[in-house]
Amino acid sequence: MSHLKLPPLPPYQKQQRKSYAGFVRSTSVQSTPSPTSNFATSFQLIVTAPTSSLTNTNTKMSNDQKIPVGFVTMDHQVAGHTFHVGTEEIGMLKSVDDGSVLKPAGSPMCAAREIKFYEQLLTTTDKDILPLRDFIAEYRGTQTLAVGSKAVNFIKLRDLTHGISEPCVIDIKMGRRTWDPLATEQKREAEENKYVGCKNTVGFCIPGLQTHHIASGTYKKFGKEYGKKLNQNTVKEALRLFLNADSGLCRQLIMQILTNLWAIQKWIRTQKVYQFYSSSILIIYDARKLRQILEAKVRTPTTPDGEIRSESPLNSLQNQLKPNRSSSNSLRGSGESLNTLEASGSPTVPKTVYRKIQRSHSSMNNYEQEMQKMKDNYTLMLDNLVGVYDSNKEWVHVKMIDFAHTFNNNEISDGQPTVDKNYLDGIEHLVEMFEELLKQCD
Ligand SMILES: Nc1ncnc2c1ncn2[C@@H]1O[C@H](COP(=O)(O)OP(=O)(O)OP(=O)(O)O)[C@@H](O)[C@H]1O
Ligand SMILES: O=P(O)(O)O[C@@H]1[C@H](O)[C@H](O)[C@@H](OP(=O)(O)O)[C@H](OP(=O)(O)O)[C@H]1O
Repeated sequence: MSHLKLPPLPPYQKQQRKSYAGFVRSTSVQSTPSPTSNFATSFQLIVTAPTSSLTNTNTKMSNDQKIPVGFVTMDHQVAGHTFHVGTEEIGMLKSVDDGSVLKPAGSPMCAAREIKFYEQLLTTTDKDILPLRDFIAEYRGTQTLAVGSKAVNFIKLRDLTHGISEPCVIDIKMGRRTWDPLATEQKREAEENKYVGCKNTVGFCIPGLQTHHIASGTYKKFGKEYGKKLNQNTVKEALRLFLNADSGLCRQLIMQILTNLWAIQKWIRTQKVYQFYSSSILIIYDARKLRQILEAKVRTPTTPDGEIRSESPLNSLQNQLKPNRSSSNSLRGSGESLNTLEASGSPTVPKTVYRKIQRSHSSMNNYEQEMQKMKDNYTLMLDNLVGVYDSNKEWVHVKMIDFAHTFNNNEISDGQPTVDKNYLDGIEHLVEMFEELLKQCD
């Protein structure tokens, strides 16, 4: 598990994180613990692995990570809290068979607040709140798992990376102010001193992002240290990085992101029910689909002898290395014919890609990278052939996440409720930046 939040903890945080072990579990979406209730008593322990006590569950854990069978660590988490089990630092988990993520519930206060938020949203009939349901990842209740020797409480949500082949993920924390009304002076000060270059100028910050970099075929991850150095100019570069702009800005992608952001922005402009402190917008898209779109965009008709003319990022490699006709029927030298694939007229068949795999290692300087690109191109070709990306498949998600510090206005103010100007300022800037990027699309 990558260290998303590294120790040592400041004194005021220590107690909160220790409390992980004190939780036991809720399983039902009906239970609605109040923020002031003794949270632990509202949970019942249910151990997923069939063991009689928590202390012996290690034998039922998969690998050495002490994670119960049926769950794995969430590879595509880019920010957020972790908890410790022995020397292991563990963050979100993923359920292997139902497309859910399990977010460690956090301190009792935060957990209760976040659960209350989700459960209120499930049952509300308030027309001012209802639109919010479309802006969040589906809430699937809570669950306690025995992780190592600890009972850890989780909030279960739809996994927004589920079904996405090459997830690009960005966590954008909204608002200049990221501390809530109950924050201690220390907490307030700590929050005020981080991500300042971004928060104080554009009203949001980026605690983490990952991109599946199309040009190199590798994942690139940027954590909070990267985010903390960003300012109002460099943050735009971070968005470009996330969007794989070096392979071409994609109007379709940016439009999908903007459509979602506009909807959230419109609602935030008028809603007076909530104050969302330290809440994020999570944007996820599939780089594999993006590659397909970019490739289709630059594709030109083939020459009479079947060569592809265009200079797309994907086939520039092919053009550099002219096909060796004598080996063109062989895939990975196995004798498996690709003639049928070529004959099918699929516009994105990377004709020379499979041939190049036969080149000798010693002749390649950047062999690994090019191998990866070839694999990617091959996958893309197969996707096209089997129609993996039909027009209905969702490949972009934009959702509001993290409601651990979300307050109902009536809980924190005696006066007239107001719009959440803190969040609004952030989303207005964010929308502007994506609109600028849209203008840059050709
Ligand atoms: N529904 C989801 N599907 C997929 N990934 C998710 C989902 N919700 C959260 N994540 C991942 O987990 C990360 C952390 O989520 P979240 O902000 O809710 O956690 P947190 O521990 O409350 O964070 P913080 O440090 O801001 O308090 C996100 O950046 C994202 O990578
Ligand atoms: O990015 P960093 O440097 O890791 O800083 C963390 C970040 O600000 C989190 O949003 C915050 O959680 P909350 O949003 O829940 O406050 C956490 O506070 P915490 O350690 O007090 O939980 C900070 O440590």
